[in-house]
Amino acid sequence: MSRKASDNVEYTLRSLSNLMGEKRRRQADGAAGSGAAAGERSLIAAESCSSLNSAASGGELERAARRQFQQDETPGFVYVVSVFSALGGFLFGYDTGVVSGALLLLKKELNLDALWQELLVSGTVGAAALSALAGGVLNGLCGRRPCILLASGLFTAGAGVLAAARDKETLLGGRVVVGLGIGVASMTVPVYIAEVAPPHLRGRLVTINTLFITGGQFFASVVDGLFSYLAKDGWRYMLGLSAVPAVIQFLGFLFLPESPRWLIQKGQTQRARRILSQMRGNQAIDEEYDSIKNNIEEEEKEVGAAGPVICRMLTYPPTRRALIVGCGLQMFQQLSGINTVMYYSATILQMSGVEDDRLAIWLAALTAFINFIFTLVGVWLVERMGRRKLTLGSLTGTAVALIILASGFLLSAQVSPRITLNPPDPSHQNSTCTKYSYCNGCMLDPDCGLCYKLNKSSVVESSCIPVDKDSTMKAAWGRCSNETVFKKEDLFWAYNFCPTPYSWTALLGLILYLVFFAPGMGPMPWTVNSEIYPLWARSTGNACSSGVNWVFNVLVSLTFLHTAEYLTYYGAFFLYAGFAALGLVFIYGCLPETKGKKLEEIESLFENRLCTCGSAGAI
Ligand SMILES: O[C@H]1[C@H](O)[C@@H](O)[C@H](O)[C@@H](O)[C@H]1O
Repeated sequence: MSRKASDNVEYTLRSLSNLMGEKRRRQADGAAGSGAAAGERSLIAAESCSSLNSAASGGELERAARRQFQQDETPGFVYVVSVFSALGGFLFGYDTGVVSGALLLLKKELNLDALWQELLVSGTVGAAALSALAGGVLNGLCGRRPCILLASGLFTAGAGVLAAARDKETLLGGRVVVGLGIGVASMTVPVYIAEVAPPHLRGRLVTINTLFITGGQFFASVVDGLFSYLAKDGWRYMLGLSAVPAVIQFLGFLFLPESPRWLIQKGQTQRARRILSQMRGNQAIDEEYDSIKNNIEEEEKEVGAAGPVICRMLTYPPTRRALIVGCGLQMFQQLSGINTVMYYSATILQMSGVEDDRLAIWLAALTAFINFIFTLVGVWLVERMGRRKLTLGSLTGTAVALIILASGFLLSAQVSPRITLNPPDPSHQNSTCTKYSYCNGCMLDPDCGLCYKLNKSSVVESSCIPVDKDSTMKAAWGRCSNETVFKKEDLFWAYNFCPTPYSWTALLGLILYLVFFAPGMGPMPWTVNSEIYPLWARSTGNACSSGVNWVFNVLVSLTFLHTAEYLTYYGAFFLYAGFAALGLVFIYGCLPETKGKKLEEIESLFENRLCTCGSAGAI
């Protein structure tokens, strides 16, 4: 029998014996009171197993299993709870994505220089890194629900401040508040969903959170596109709109329950039982409840409860290994360059011949859409393929796509057109742009762009000119400085790229990158982290790994331009491909398969030496 089929039968048998046990238990409870019920329960379990054995001989087992499966429906409540929590993911995606479009308008209206633009982007990500770390302590002390309420409160407050801001300092304050919300949400939501979900749906439900992140990024790009037509105050709507989902989440969570696992840990067992049965509908909860409770007691005996959690995690080998795997996954997610690729998608698209700037904005929305749709593929695949195969397949494809993307830039650099015209600078400011003889040098200089004409498909009459300070879509002076004029005269302006016949290679690389990254490397680091730590270490483990994600997010985005200057664009993308290859080796060796396992069983996967745990997974 295949492993999958035997897993199914095992699950079916377990649920079947649960259901029979629960029914008889209820009868026994009614007849003999609760003291006798415990003894009765074990008798019944034995009885139901033997009746199952005899049923197995005929086709009865299958019929019974089918009947049981029909009744074993996961109650809609689990989905409602998961979707309300995943609004945190939506806000994470929306608030990190919307800022690029808002900045286009803001920098004109508030005269923002490069430093302030950088502050408004990185302020949020930096605040997210800090609050993800602090979120661990809050989660442990106050529970998941207050943390989600806090995050939605911060999102709402931040959106209000941003929409009403009158100066750049207030804007920065608003962006930091939003960042604090993002950090708390990014570490709490996956943990909360993993703790309420039944084992066979956990991967799928946690992955929905990443689907909401990429959905938020896509929605943000559409909002950016729409409000970019509203030059005055358009940014207020872009930044303020996130208050709507934030308020919905806040109101929803006033009525939604705390994680039953956290409640059991805090000794609030009655409440935990009630919530667990609400989440499991008609299924028996005794087995799950007992296993959570026993697990907590055993862990306390084994690891003790003294000293800071992070120290206990580092000195106890299984949690130390889990932490290395969790943080490694998050680090390699960011080192594969997802945010750079998304951010530079407009440039890559322009390289491939998209000349119109508005069109480029909408095509960037298309990029975000591909990221979103292929995350949906991940939601579909995660319980079929398992986390390990999905992550390995995804990262292999990502590495190959990065090589294609880099080759696109390399080919463009190698056949880089010659600069044939050197018009005198009317501003007499002697920019560096005039010193380049090939487009490649001009492209790598952030202050310059190429103005050219096309004769059939070859570049003619090309000049390297300083870029306009307000818009990278035109030159500071000369033939390409007035967009309507240069379009009428069949002139073209290339900023950040060189027009060559090989530009489509980069476009192909971009599309392949998203198709491979989005189903696996995008969501799996979040999903796996939500499941690999035992309860006592879960908040801290997720806080650390989310912190690593945000720190590497800032590092990669901040260093991209410098990396491109030193290594050129293709060098930067080859570097990311190298990181992706390293990530492959790490994941191949160290990531065990967690699919279908109860959260309480996962710790045992990390009992062997690190990087032998990968062999526990099936590949
Ligand atoms: O999992 C998410 C997702 O892949 C997003 O598209 C990306 O922007 C985030 O950095 C990442 O953590």
